[in-house]
This record gives sequence, C-alpha cells and structure tokens, in this order.
Amino acid sequence: MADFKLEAHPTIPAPDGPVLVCILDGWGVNVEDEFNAVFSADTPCTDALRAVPRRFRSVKAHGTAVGLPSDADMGNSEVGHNALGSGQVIDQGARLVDQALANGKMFELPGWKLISQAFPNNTVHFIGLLSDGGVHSRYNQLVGCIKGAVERGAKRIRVHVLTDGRDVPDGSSVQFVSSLVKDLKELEAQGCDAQIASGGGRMCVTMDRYEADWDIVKRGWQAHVLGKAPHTFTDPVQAVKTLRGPSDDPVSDQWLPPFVITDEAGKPVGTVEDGDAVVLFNFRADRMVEISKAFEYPDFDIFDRERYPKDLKFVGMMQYDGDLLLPANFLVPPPEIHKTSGEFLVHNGISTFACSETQKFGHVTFFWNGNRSGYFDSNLETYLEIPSDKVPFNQAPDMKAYEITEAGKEALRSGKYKMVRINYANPDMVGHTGDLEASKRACATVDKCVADLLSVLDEVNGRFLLTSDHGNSDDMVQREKKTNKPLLDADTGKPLPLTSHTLAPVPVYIGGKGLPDSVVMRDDLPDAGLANITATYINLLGLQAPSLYKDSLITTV
Ligand SMILES: O=C(O)[C@H](O)COP(=O)(O)O
Ligand SMILES: [Mn+2]
Ligand SMILES: [Mn+2]
Repeated sequence: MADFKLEAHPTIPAPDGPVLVCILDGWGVNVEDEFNAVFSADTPCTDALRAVPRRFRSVKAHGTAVGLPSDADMGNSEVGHNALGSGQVIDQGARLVDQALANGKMFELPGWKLISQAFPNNTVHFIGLLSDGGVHSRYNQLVGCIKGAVERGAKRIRVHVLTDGRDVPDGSSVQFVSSLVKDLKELEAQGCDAQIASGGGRMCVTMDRYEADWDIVKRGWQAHVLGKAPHTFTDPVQAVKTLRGPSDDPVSDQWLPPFVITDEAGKPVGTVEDGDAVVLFNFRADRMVEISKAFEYPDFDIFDRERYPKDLKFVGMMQYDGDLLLPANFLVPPPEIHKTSGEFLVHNGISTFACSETQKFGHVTFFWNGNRSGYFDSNLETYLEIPSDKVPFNQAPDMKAYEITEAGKEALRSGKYKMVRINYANPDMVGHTGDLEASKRACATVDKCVADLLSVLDEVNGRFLLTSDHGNSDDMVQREKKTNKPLLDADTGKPLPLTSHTLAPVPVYIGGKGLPDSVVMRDDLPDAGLANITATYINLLGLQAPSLYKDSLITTV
C-alpha cells in the first residue's frame, strides 16, 4: 500500500467538511457576445465567484493539453474526464490510432490477424461514426483501415455509417457519405467490392451510452446485422438526402432514422453472415460498449438479436472497457491510464460520492477512473445515477439538474463523504442541439443549482472546486475564421448553429467557508490544463498530490 500513501499537505490543513468537485459539462470561457450562452444566460452565482481575487482562473481543455493529436482538436468528455481524474496527460485514442496506422503497427497486432481470416472468402464490416470530428472516430482512420485491408487481400467490404451532425456541422452527412461512396468505388480497381450497407443518425442508431436507451442499439443491430430497417434505398447519398427531408426544416444528421441499402431486387447488400469480420471503427469507448456486448456475448439477452452470426471475427478499434476487457479483441491497445485519483483516495481512506444523470454518469465514474467500470472500493465509494430523459434535450433543458442537486445536498449533509463529485450535463447536452435559447436556460439552471449546493456546503464548512471538461454552450454559432462573425444560412439569413464542442478554455473556481483565506491560485502556471486540477482537489482535501501528477493550481500565501 505504501505506493499509494499521500502525505498531509504542509500548509493546507485537512478540511472539517467535504470537498465538492463539480463539473459543469460543456461550460467554456469564450468570446463574450450574444451567441455565448454561458455569458448571456442569467448566472449570478458563477459571475460572483469569478470576481473573487485569486480564486478564479481558466485552464486549457483541448488539443495536446489533454492528449489529443493537435491543438486544432476540440476537447471532449472522455479525454477531459480522463485528465481530471488522473492528473496526467496521456496519449489518447485518436492519437494512438493515428500512430498505429502511420507506422503500420496496427497490421501486425493480433486484432488485425483475427479479422484478416475473413479477407479471402468473407466480408469485412466496418461500423462507426462517419465524421472527422475526432471525438469518437475520424474519417481518415476509417479509410486507412479499409485501404490496409484491401492491400492485404480483403475482397468484400461493407461500411455501416452513423451520421454525425454533433461533432461536425449538421448537414455534413451528405458530403461524408458522398466522399465514402467515391473512396469505396476506387477500390474496385484493386479487386475489392466495397459498399455502404446501412446507417442512421448517431442519436437514433447504435451509439447509445450508459444504457440510456437500448432501443437505439437494437435498431443498429437490425440494420447492420439483419438488414432490416424502415427505410431502404439503393443509393446511400440518396438515402441521407431523402431522410433529411426539406432543406428549410431538415431532420438533423444526429437523428436520421435507420436505413438499409439494397440491390435493385431489394436484397440488402451487406448483412453480417457467419464467418464475417466486424470492426467497430470508433476509438472512443462510451458509445461502443453496448453494441460491443451485442456482438461479443453469445448469451446476450437485452434484446432479441433474432440471428447471431457464428464464427464472427469481432474487434473494436480499441478495447473499450478495461474492467470487462470488452471487446476481447481490438486493433490498437487503448491508452493506459493508471494511478488515477480515485485509486489514491480510497487507499487514503477518503470516502467519495459521485453523481450525475445517465448521459454523464459514466463520465464521472468510468472516464474519471481511467475507463474502468467498477468501484475501487465499494465500502468507500457510492456512485449514484439519476435516469436521464429520453428526448432531444432542448425540449427539456433543465434535464435532471434539480434531482442531481438534491442528491448532492443530501450527500454533503450526510457527513458520510469527504469528497462529493458531481457532473451537470446541461450546458453540453443542450449545447449539442444548437438551440441558443435552450442553452441559455440550461446554463441558468446549472448556475442556480450550483448556488444551492454551495449554500449547503457552507453549512457544513466545506470547500469547492467548480470546473468543466471542455467548451460547448459558450459558442452556439459557426463563425467565419478571419472575422469571427457568425456564418449566415444562405436561405434564411440566420446564423448557422454550432452543435459541437468548442476549443475554449474552461473555468476553475475555488472557495467555500471551510477554505482558509491563505489558499489562492498560483500565478505561475499560464499553460495549465485539466490535468492540473487533480492535484488541486487533492490539496483541497489537505493532502499532497502524487508526484506523477501535474502541478496543483493552488498555493498558500
Ligand atoms: O458523444 C457525444 O455526445 C459527443 O460526441 C461528445 O460529447 P461529450 O464528449 O461531451 O460526451
Ligand atoms: Mn463533456
Ligand atoms: Mn458533448
């Protein structure tokens, strides 16, 4: 155990009350104009906290600061919570897959060997998010894998495409599908029959997370594996254009219904058959775990699969769950995230309560703990999930913020926990709908809930650290690069909505009645990022942080 022992902090005493760590998911610090929902919402609590000298700063939450390939990459919940929970900057999935493709390692590893058994006589299926968002997947990685397979003898390839519109502009599905059709066509010359076989919008088909709605996965299984969907087309570009509907009121790429591509006779072109290979080409874990279970477990019974292909060669781009070792086979080994704060804290007797609603529950548990699904010590940890609504969240922008707040207040008052960790999903999940007014409401609600939590924290003499994992609601419009002015829709003249995350830094606010006045933000860490927050909350607990963690943001004066 000596390895995990944390010494008392020399100048910050242990608190009487709990330490509250609160993640306002998707709440960035960005250009202050009317399209910044964080700025333009009514947020008296965080406004006041921001004005407290040396108790507010911002930190980087995107790009290389969180282990992504370049500083053009926006942050996301996976890499953000990995950094917040582990205090380390780790090369993330996007980067590891880039490297494995560039140096050819991918093609020598056991996962590739497994799928290559299907190259001569069977079909290789690729299922995943068709996008260059770089959050769950990237188009060039898909193409790299497909080309690698064809060069190594694959004769028949089918791609099952999930349209995005969430990490990339809505409507871009048409370009992505057109590009893929063209890229696949070119493979004919190399003797490979490669086609798109099925698809649908990511929020409707296959990419559920944290068991929020298994019907999403069932629709995916039916379309990709069985070739069954309410809509069939012979041309994938036509499929996406038709399902989007009228250009003045289109269905979002995120929500396109499932479709199947058939031949002229109406037969699906790419069902999954015995002996085929299936590759899930997303590197990110959360939205691949459920579909992986359906492919991996012979006795899976959450929905009726109707048919379970025999002798499948099934791999993920990565192993998505390090606890369940799911899937067993994968193309690239996942980031190795060890010695996370959760593990240190249980070894030092710190009891923790972690809570969010379904949509972010795994963020404050699974991602926080380095992509592990269980407890480190169930005697010291309680994880509470509040079930999320199953609607597009601009229709219910308060989401479950009030219920989470009640649970948080109870945990703070209970005296049972030294640390209370909460994620509010609203600024992110509502921000992803591109609805500015709803996002303002989301931010105002979260601000109100935080105020409520902080007043209870003061009753118990606690300390807090509020932050976020990346930006989102802080910019709700697409902008012209040079002038930063909103881009306007050619037909309506209205600003084009931005549904994705932003590259903005995120705030860090500290305080609470139990925090001595002597504790302030350091002023010598201009490049600090999310990973610096871990040592900071460990210090707030009155402990010294492990030496492998990035520097704490605080000091005493
Ligand atoms: O999965 C999603 O909802 C988006 O692609 C990214 O959002 P998140 O990183 O905040 O979960
Ligand atoms: Mn997030
Ligand atoms: Mn998000």
